[in-house]
Amino acid sequence: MHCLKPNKENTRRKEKKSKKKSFLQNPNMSAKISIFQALVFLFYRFILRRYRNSKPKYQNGPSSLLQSDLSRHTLIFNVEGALLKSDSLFPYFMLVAFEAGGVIRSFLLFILYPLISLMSHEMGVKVMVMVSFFGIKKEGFRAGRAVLPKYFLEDVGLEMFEVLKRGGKKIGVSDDLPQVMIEGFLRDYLEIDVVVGREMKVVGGYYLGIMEDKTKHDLVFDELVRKERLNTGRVIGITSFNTSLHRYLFSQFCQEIYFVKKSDKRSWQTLPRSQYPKPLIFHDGRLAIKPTLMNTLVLFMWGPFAAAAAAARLFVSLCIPYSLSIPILAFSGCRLTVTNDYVSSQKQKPSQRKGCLFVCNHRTLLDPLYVAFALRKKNIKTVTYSLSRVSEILAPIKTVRLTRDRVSDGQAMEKLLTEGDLVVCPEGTTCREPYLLRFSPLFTEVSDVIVPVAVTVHVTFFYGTTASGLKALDPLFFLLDPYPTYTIQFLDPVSGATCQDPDGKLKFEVANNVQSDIGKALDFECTSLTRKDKYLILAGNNGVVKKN
Ligand SMILES: O=P(O)(O)OC[C@H](O)CO
Repeated sequence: MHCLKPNKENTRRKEKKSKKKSFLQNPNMSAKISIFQALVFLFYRFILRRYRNSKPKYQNGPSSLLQSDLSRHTLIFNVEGALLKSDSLFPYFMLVAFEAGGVIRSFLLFILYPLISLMSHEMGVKVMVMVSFFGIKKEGFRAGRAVLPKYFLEDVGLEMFEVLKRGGKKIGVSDDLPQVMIEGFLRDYLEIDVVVGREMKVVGGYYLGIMEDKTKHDLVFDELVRKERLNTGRVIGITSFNTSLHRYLFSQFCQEIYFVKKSDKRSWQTLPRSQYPKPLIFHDGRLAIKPTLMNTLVLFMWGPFAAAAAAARLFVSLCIPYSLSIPILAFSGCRLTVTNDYVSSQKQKPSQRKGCLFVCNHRTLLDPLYVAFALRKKNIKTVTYSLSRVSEILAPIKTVRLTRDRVSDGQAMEKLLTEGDLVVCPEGTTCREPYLLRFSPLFTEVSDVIVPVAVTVHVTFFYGTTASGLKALDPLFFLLDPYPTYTIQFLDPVSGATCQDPDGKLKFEVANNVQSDIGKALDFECTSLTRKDKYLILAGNNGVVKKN
C-alpha cells in the first residue's frame, strides 16, 4: 500500500471530513446540530462541488474510450462495479472461508447466505467479511495471492480490460473487497499500478473480521486521486451505478466519469486466458470449481457421497489386482485413458539387464501410480521429493525419497533401475496449468533409453495437490473428486546422456528435448520455472523439504 505523508492541511481536512461523516452517519446527532451549522455544511458542499472541480462529464458505458488515446491519462476504476463481470461477491468470500478457514467456516457462510441476501449490500458484505476472516492469522493468509487471482481473472470483462490496457496509470478501487483479497490479482496479474481496497482490523496478528472505517478508506482514495491530478492533470473514472459513495468521490476528482450498467456487463465477454498480461501458471487451494451459491450447494451435497467414494476407491486401488481394480475404479468415476499403449507397441526383452526409465510431467502425486496402471504393472518404482509420510504408506507402488544431492540421488535411481522399471517426474513439483516447468537433467544420466510420458489430469471439484496446505490430504482430495480423469500418452523413446559428455551440455539438451517432446504432445508451454519459483509465489518459501 502507498504511504501518505501527513501534513497539517491533511490533518485538518481529515478532521473536517470525519466531522462531516459522523454528521451523516449518526442521525441522533442531527438534533444537536444547529441550523447554522447545517447551513455552513451545505454551503461547504456546494462550494466544494462548484469550485474544487469543474463539473465532470458523465458518460454511459466505457466502450467509447476504446477509440481514444488514453496513454497519458489516469484511469480510476471500481473493481467489483466496473471490472468484474459477476454481481455477486459471495464466491470470493467463500473461497477465503474454505481455503483459509476450512470446511466448517465455509458451511457457516453457506447457511448464512439466505440471511445475508436479505440484508443491505453493505451489511451483507460486513457479515461475509466477518465469517471468512475472523480469527485468520494475518501472516499466514495466502489466499489473496495464491488462490483468488485464478477466479478473479476468470471474471474479468474483456471490454473493460481493453479500456484499461489503453490507459496510462491505472488505479483500482474497491468499496467492498479487502485489500488482501484484491491486491495480488490486480498488481501481479493485471499490472494495475495502485490498488485501494478496504483495510482490515488486526489484533495480535489475527484478523478481527472487521474492515476499517469507510471514512479512512475514502481519505486514502481522496488523497491518492488528488496526487494523481497534480501529476497527470487528467483523470477518468469508471464505476457503476451501485457504488454510491465512490460516485460522490469520483465526481470530485474525475473530469469524465463512465458508468457501467448491469446490462453492459452481461454483454461483456470474459477475458481469454491468452490475453492475460501475465500468465497464470501457479495457483493453490483445494477447490477446482468457483464456489457460486449453486456450486457450493452441490459441493456440500456431494460431501457424504465423496467420503464413501474415496474410501471405496482407496480400498480397491490398494487391495485388488489391476486387472479388476482399473475397471472398478473407472466405474466409480476415476477414468484413465491411455494413448500410444507402450506395452503393446514395445517388444519386451526379458533378458534386459536394466528396467525402463519412464519420464513424465508432474500433475499430481499419483502420476507414477497411473503410469503403473497404464502399463498394468505393479512392480514399478518411483522417486519422490515432498511426498507426505501418509502418502508413502498408502502408495501401492514402492516410493524412494530423493535428497536433492545429485550424486546420491543418481545412485539411488540407478539402483532402482537394476531392480525394474522406474517412473521419474523431473519437474520436481506439480503444475496445474498447461505449462511445463524446467526438467532437472539428473534422469538423463541414469539410463541409455528414456521413455517420455505425457500426462494430463482433469478434476471437477477438488485439486489433489497443494503448496501451502497439508500434503497428507493430497490423495484424499483427489479421491474425493467425482471424476478424477487421467490421460497417459507414451512417446517415442529417446537416448539418455550416459555416453561421453565432456562439456556436460548433453544432459541439459536431452532434458530439454524430453520437456519439449512432452510439451508438443500436450500442447503445453515449456518454461524454465522451478519448484523454488512455485513455492515462492504460492507458499512464501523456497520449497525445500526439511530433512527428517
Ligand atoms: O507438488 P508438490 O511440490 O507437492 O510435489 C509433489 C511431488 O510428488 C514431489 O515428489
